[in-house]
Amino acid sequence: MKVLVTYFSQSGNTEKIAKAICEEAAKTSYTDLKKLEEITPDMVAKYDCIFMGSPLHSGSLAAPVKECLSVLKSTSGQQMAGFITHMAPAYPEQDMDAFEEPMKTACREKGIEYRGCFDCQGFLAEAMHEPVQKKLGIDDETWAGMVKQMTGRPNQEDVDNAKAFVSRLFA
Ligand SMILES: Cc1cc2nc3c(=O)[nH]c(=O)nc-3n(C[C@H](O)[C@H](O)[C@H](O)COP(=O)(O)O)c2cc1C
Repeated sequence: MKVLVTYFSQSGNTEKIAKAICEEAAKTSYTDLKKLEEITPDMVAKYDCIFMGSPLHSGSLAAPVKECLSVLKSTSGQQMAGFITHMAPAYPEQDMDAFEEPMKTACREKGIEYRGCFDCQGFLAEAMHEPVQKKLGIDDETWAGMVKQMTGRPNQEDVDNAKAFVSRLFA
């Protein structure tokens, strides 16, 4: 089986999870790790399983990831799983379902089997703290608690959980 782990990442969180997924998948399969900017639909069509990674941007997959999903080729027998990082500690399942929808839709339309999605928290880039705190109207004390809570994420536990997600898929 040929596996592709591809991701969009601006501040390294999704990339960290991508590397963990790649490391785990490589134990059993030929695995390539590529930034989203490096891939083309023709390249993606050559893999049996694709892990597609995205940060959450304004309650949705990042725009370049959605764009990439929309141009994927129909490839029989292919599988896809997602991975998402987000600053919020945890989202209810219902919200996660909505975030995954572009991946599910692309898979439905292109005949790809969708295998589910891993998600974990990722530290919001420092430069975004002030605008996000202001936009969400969060007081300083609550915001300080949120920053403390997301500091260091994704952490080793997140990395281990991402690897466990892969080994479950390949079991
Ligand atoms: C423009 C922008 C919008 C974001 N919107 C959300 C959001 O709606 N919900 C959330 O939990 N995190 C949001 N975040 C935080 C990122 O999803 C989170 O920090 C992620 O781990 C960043 O991944 P990266 O380092 O791979 O880019 C946003 C970050 C940016 C830059």
